[in-house]
Amino acid sequence: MFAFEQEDEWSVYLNRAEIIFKAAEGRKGQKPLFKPSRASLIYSHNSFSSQAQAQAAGATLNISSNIAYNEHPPCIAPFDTLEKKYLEDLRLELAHRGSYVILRAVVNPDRLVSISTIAEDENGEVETVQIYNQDDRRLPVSIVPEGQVFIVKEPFFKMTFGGGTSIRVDHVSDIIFLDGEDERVPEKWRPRPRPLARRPLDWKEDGNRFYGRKQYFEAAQCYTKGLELAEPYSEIERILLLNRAQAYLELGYTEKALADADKVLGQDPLNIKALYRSAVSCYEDGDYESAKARLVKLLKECPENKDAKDRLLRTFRRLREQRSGEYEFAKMRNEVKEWGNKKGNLDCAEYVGPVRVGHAGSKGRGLFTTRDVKFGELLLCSKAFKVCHKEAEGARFTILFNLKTKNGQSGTHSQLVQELIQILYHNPKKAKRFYELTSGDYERVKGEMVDGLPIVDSHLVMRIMLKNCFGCARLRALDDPLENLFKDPTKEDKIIAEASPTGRAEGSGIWILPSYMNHSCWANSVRSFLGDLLIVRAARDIPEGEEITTNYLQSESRVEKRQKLFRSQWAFECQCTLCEIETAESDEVKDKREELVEKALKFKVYLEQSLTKVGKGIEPMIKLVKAIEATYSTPEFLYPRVPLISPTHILHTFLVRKQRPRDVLALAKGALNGLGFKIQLKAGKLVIERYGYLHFPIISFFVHVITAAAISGQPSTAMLWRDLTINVYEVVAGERESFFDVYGRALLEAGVPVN
Ligand SMILES: C[S@@+](CC[C@H](N)C(=O)[O-])C[C@H]1O[C@@H](n2cnc3c(N)ncnc32)[C@H](O)[C@@H]1O
Repeated sequence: MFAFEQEDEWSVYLNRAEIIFKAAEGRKGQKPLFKPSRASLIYSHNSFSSQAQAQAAGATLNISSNIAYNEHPPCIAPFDTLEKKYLEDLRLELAHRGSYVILRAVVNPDRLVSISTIAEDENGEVETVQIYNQDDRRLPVSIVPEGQVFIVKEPFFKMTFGGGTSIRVDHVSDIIFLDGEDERVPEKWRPRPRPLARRPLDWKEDGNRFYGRKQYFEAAQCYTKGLELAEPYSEIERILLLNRAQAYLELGYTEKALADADKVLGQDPLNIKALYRSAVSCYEDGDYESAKARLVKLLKECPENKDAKDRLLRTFRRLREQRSGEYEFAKMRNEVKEWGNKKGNLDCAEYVGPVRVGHAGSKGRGLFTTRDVKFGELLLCSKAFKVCHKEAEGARFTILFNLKTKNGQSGTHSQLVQELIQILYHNPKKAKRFYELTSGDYERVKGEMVDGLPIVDSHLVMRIMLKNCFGCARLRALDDPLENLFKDPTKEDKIIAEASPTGRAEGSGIWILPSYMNHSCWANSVRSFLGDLLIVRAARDIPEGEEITTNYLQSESRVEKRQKLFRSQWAFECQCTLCEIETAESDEVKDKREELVEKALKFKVYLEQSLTKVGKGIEPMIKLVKAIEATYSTPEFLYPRVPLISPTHILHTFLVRKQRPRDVLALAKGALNGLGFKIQLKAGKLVIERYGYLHFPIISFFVHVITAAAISGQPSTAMLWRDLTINVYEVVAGERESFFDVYGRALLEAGVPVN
């Protein structure tokens, strides 16, 4: 990983990386020309450690070198079948199939994206080792302290960005950390004097000490050691299993926790702690029926157990959410607000509405409705398989760049890959749902387990992540577009916009069922986020059996640009109505439109400056918007005028600020028509007769109509639009409860009641 402060460092970095990777390709299979001495390697490791820490602390943005430039699959061969090699046998840019090296760390490690250390082999040769994708919650020194012996299976030896060499361990299943007692540790590295023999009880006490200090990995490791020595079916075995189950729960290893608790229940079916811990494991995995059964059993034995009663109550609520899709959104939203910059997950269930996965022809699988669905209906409320919010403390915000495809992804993606790998490694049953997601043309290795442990292919995880992840914010509805319009992009924003297909800096996550939705530029559903929930609602009436689509990009740019991104990022060509009609338009029309839109967007600066003066620049802006409209020859209900969204938004915001409500009223209604909406007054209510193009910024068009009607003395019109807007808001924000939170101030100022 490389951190940078200046924008131009970005291209310098990429050019340099490209040169180095090309040079490395040319040296494939060769021995390194130069090997630094042990002393100089250790010296530069130690000085880099302090530099890296300083740099990481001061950096605004990081480029992750988790670059898929050389994908080598993980080792699937059992350890017994591998042949021992030494450092001098390694050749550049190769994964040494059928071999392993055994090494000992000679320094304490440091960490940027990977954990980096210097290790020696039995001949005293030394090499840098970069260990990727270990759990971020652990201190590197607790994973590979000086003196730690470890095996790297099928080591991948490579040139580094700095021009040196290193063994790069991408796959967690390729590294085995050995303790001193392991018979694979060479005799000369065995601890002397030998440690005193220990009893299971000693390990239990050590484990409890670690647990008390919240060092759950270390605690679980101690309990495991104790269990290796404990008599089967003994009391100490039971205690160690129960303690380890609790440590696993803290770590999120729910499957392992359940296995330990169930083992105790196998010997002692009414063990209270085992029943409770197994129920919590089931609850955390969303298996609320099993959680309920276990808690009911527990409460029969122990009716006054408060924890069990509370948990059972929560379980009933989850079961209701799961069945009905009824959530306490206002409460949940407040909870998310209170997270501040802490990590968090909402305590709620997943709702799967009237949807199913089915075949979508050449698009692969897709999501379909199982019955007729009305505008605004909740289709899905999906819990994240894993999400990394950029708002959370410790978020690693990077640009992930693939030098082969020249694709960039800005956000928390590299952190997401690393955290996914840990989940997959420790929860193999849960992992199955993730592995069912598409990975494009990536060739998967055969085999799920080796030496009793799951095989996790980091490159596969990266590919699945890139194809299926959603960019997200914790509370989209807080980003009031009216408020944010005149904020200048920061330097970071500009770099991100240049490097990333969406042009946005975002958190990212994986949601399993929503991943089956295919793209349409004019989608029939809208997705939104609340904490770790992804909410999908119908953006129009959808008949039974129709495919549910989502807009991957929500881009206002022209068809050729969108298609380029679809090809490079997701390997498809979009054939939606919008793309078809726009492709058929002449280049001349599209060039003209693009030019006018660019002009209008630049006008923002001028308008902003003239805000303090008497509303000058406004007439030319109105003319520009009209000129963009005039480039269309197809009716708006066939072809919504998406490139008009931002210019219109700017114009309206300006008009609102200039107190020209009548203009806004007429223009905003016209803009909604331009996006394909047909809104009619029927029996004293406004109804949407035709659904147009819908996503979050469009809400401000509706809000402009409300405020403009109120300011120009039409309170009943304002109220009608207010009620309609709340319904539309629910679709784009996922819930209606926050509407007044976001727009209340603007409405009150215009004199619109907000209850
Ligand atoms: C997130 S997945 C969607 C589910 C996927 N169809 C599957 O079978 O698992 C994204 C992939 O779906 C396909 N896809 C999505 N939208 C498409 C579209 N409009 N046309 C063709 N293929 C599409 C592309 O292969 C893309 O890489």
